[in-house]
Amino acid sequence: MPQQPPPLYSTATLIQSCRKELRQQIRQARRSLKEEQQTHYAQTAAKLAVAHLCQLKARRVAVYLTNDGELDTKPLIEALWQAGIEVYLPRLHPFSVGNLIFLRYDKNTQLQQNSLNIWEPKLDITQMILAHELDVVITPLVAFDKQGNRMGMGGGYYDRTLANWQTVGRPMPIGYAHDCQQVDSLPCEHWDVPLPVIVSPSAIYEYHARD
Ligand SMILES: Nc1nc2c(c(=O)[nH]1)N(C=O)[C@@H](CNc1ccc(C(=O)N[C@@H](CCC(=O)O)C(=O)O)cc1)CN2
Ligand SMILES: Nc1ncnc2c1ncn2[C@@H]1O[C@H](COP(=O)(O)OP(=O)(O)OP(=O)(O)O)[C@@H](O)[C@H]1O
Repeated sequence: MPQQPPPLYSTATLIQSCRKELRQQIRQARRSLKEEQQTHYAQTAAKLAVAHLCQLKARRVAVYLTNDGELDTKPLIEALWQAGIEVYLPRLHPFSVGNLIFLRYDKNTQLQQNSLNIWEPKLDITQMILAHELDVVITPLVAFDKQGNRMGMGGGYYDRTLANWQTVGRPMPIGYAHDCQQVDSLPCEHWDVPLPVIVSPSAIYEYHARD
């Protein structure tokens, strides 16, 4: 009997390249949105998100500063400030690679660009909050699917931040994304944290917890 040749690529390698390709396609799609569309979508999504956050009685909410065609969070931040809800922003951890810290964001906060070219607050320990003290983390994503699975930029930052949220009960992640970022089904890894809620400009999607 002739011996079968070994497979050229492992399943893990194929899934990785599939995730990489999908990331590139969706990032390109959201970057291609016109400025008027971005403005309109940001306002519509902000209204939906704030209504939902008020219903949840959220007092402390982490948001992100928009990058790479992401759904713009400016109107959301303005509306949270108006509603008297405390706003926090992520910052790359100063020495623990792959982790985020969260700092209070108000009109006096000084911002700077980090090594990934994303705006973040300057390090000021007096403004820091622990993740479990936040009620909600508005979570950026590259793609989401019909079960609430999320794929991010590939650094694992939010997966690490949210790893314990279900056992601790907080902070609740709420995905925030354009409708064009939705796909049928995502290849998932064991560390991926599914989202219970995703807000887009057209809808609030709620997903039920799975085992
Ligand atoms: N607005 C926003 N902030 C965020 C995230 C996000 O998705 N969106 N993150 C979510 O986790 C974290 C940052 N994660 C990231 C992971 C990888 C790359 C990245 O590979 N970027 C470039 C290269 C950057 C450079 O060196 O210039 C690339 O696209 O190739 C960017 C962000 C924390 N802050
Ligand atoms: N809870 C965790 N603890 C340790 N490593 C983790 C954890 N979650 C993810 N990682 C690591 O982070 C890397 C990137 O993961 P993945 O591609 O799923 O990131 P992502 O969800 O796209 O990124 P992000 O959360 O930053 O938006 C993987 O190699 C994975 O091993």
